[in-house]
Amino acid sequence: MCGIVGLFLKDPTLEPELGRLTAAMLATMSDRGPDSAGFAVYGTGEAGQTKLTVRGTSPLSIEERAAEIEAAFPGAQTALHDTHAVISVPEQEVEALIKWLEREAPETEIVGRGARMEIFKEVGLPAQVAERFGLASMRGTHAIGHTRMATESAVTTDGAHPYSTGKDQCLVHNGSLSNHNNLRRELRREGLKFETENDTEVAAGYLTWRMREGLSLGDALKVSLDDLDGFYTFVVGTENGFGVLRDGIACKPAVMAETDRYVAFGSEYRVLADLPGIDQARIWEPEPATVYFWER
Ligand SMILES: NC(=O)CC[C@H](N)C(=O)O
Repeated sequence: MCGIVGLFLKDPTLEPELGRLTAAMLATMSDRGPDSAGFAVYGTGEAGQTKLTVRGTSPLSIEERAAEIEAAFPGAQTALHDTHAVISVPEQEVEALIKWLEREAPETEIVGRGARMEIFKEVGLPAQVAERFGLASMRGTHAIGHTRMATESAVTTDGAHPYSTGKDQCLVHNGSLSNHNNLRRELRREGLKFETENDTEVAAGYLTWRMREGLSLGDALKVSLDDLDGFYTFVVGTENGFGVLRDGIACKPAVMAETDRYVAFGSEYRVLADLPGIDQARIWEPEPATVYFWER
């Protein structure tokens, strides 16, 4: 199981609606993934600023950390969302902030980093997770969401998707990988760090590593077809793009819709049923072993 939803807007007039539409899509996928849920939203960015999404252990602890960060980094602005804080800092201060978090706030986890991407994830029913973070009122150009029914690792917040694969990049996964233990060992030798026993975290690390070696995201996804064993539908986000890849057998359900206003992805058709103008959309099942990518 596991449910994936994705919405990539072409029409800027829909941007204020992004969170509301995504929250409804995510709630529709509750029965495919009642364990935990998460989403990445690509909202506004400011030139020269980087956003870190930092997860704390409770709303109170992250609020205290946010106040300390604002005191230690006068250029930082923080926005609190339940257990997460989005911290926007001038690019030249990012590395110092990361070191500060490692040293002063070891209980925190950086779940995402980029100019526009914010990532939120927690254990719980998808509608409750969306509500806690205030997804319905978020605006942006695209969003990717996931509802998890754990197969490969415990039901923890670290095991929830999306996983970040690099700046402004994230991955969600429906399926299970059979060679993730070997791959994790190899990637650790290449210097990558993993927090969980989760297979999707390994897929994210694999893509990060391939891109570090110089491949584009599209090419990294293509070669993943040779290196990742098992079943998977991946949906990936980048600062300006949105991609989909299914393994060569493609037994996990997936459906896509495209109109002049958006491209949408759902693990099942019912995710798409309430989108505006869906009756006029081109609807299709993505082909196996084929990389789909949209950019704006
Ligand atoms: N049911 C799924 O698709 C699970 C995805 C992934 N294997 C996980 O455990 O997180």
